[in-house]
Amino acid sequence: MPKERRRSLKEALTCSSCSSSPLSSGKERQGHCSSSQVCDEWLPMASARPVPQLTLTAEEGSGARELVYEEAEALNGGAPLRRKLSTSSVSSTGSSVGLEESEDDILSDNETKSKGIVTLEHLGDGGEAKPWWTLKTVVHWHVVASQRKRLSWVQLAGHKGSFKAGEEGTILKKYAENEKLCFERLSGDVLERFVPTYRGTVERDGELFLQMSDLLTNFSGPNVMDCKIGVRTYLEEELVRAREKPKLRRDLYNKMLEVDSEAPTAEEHKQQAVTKLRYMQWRETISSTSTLGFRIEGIKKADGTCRTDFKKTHLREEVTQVFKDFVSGNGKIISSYIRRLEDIKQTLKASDFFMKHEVIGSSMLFIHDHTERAEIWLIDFGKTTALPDGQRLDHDKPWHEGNREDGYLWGLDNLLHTLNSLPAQCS
Ligand SMILES: Nc1ncnc2c1ncn2[C@@H]1O[C@H](COP(=O)(O)OP(=O)(O)OP(=O)(O)O)[C@@H](O)[C@H]1O
Ligand SMILES: O=P(O)(O)O[C@@H]1[C@H](O)[C@H](O)[C@@H](OP(=O)(O)O)[C@H](OP(=O)(O)O)[C@H]1O
Repeated sequence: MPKERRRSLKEALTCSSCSSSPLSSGKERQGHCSSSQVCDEWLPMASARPVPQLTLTAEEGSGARELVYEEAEALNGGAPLRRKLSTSSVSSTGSSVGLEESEDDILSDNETKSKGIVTLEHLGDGGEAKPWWTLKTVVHWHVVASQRKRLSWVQLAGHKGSFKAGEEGTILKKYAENEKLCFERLSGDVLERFVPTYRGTVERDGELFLQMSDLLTNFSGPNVMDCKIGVRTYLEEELVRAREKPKLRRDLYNKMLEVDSEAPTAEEHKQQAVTKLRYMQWRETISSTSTLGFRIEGIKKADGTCRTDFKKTHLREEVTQVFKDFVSGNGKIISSYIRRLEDIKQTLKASDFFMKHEVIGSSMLFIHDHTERAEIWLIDFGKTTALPDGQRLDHDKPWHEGNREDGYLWGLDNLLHTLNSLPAQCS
């Protein structure tokens, strides 16, 4: 999501007076679990009760104190604690002020992308004043017994610190005007049943968030896959901006090098930086975005493994193999996903919202668990933009600058094709 769309209340209040280094990172991305590895932070979604043993890290210089579980519950408004919380979230929050200060400038090469299992900070409710340590501190607990359902959380894409724990069954995503408008417009649209339930905006600790349902809540040890849909990942307006005011970014050059040291041109090597547009277009061509109209961003499996190393997964056969592994060859889950995708496709075609929006950078979140429950949800509307009055999109026509086509339905058809090719292989 572009930074200018992420303006938080805090930023709105502070950015006019703050100063930033042109080399400071625009966003941090969170990575507990990189590439392909076992996420030992993932805890089974079994019914469980936290041990009354919580370490509370106090503000620097203030000394630490320990909280018992009941105290922590009390801080949680008496509600049962349900998430593991971590200091990493605090630092994420701390980074938010700098989010949009230097988006397209040359940035540092901080790792800022989320790569799997995250622990969400549970923020104060913004209402009554809380003791200093409730606002600044973080709680850790361990799950041992089986009385209370506890959910961990998975963030397979997006920016570090974008999400916080919300009320029971909800998450908070950093406020973005554009995404809020989309949720509002989706209200009453036929597509509404495929998107997280939107609960409005909330302010926490001076920051504004969108509150929405946590799609993982009703699953037990979910397998999760994020697929970014569409043939293009940047808005036409970004294209125009990049042409008019090209800006170089060192962090994207470094990300490029990590994947392929020969990808940058001689000129780019010399300046050790690339424009965001160049990076995004390159990403599209090395992944399956250009060829299939969707790409796999990340997968977290119930066995605790997560992978976000799909940048170069672009051949149909490679993508199919990843899907096959994701569903562990389970024909029933594949059939459920196919039915759900067909349903989504028919609904998209009937949707007024879909017809009138350029849908860029949006994902489908695939979720299933050992009960063979399988769902697909539409998420991330940060770059979904209303068309001028009277304009309509087909979503399956080739894109050329000006027509704003996004290839969403083409990507969906390719997804269906991929899933339909599985049962035979999986039998
Ligand atoms: N409502 C939800 N319920 C459960 N998980 C979610 C939900 N929304 C997002 N996620 C998780 O968070 C990840 C990132 O979400 P999203 O794409 O909305 O973030 P973002 O910061 O806008 O990403 P980007 O920067 O790529 O646009 C998803 O891959 C998914 O794992
Ligand atoms: O997946 P990658 O290779 O890590 O690349 C990122 C990805 O394309 C994001 O979609 C994009 O954010 P937006 O969708 O918000 O533009 C981000 O731009 P950013 O670095 O400006 O946040 C890129 O760095």
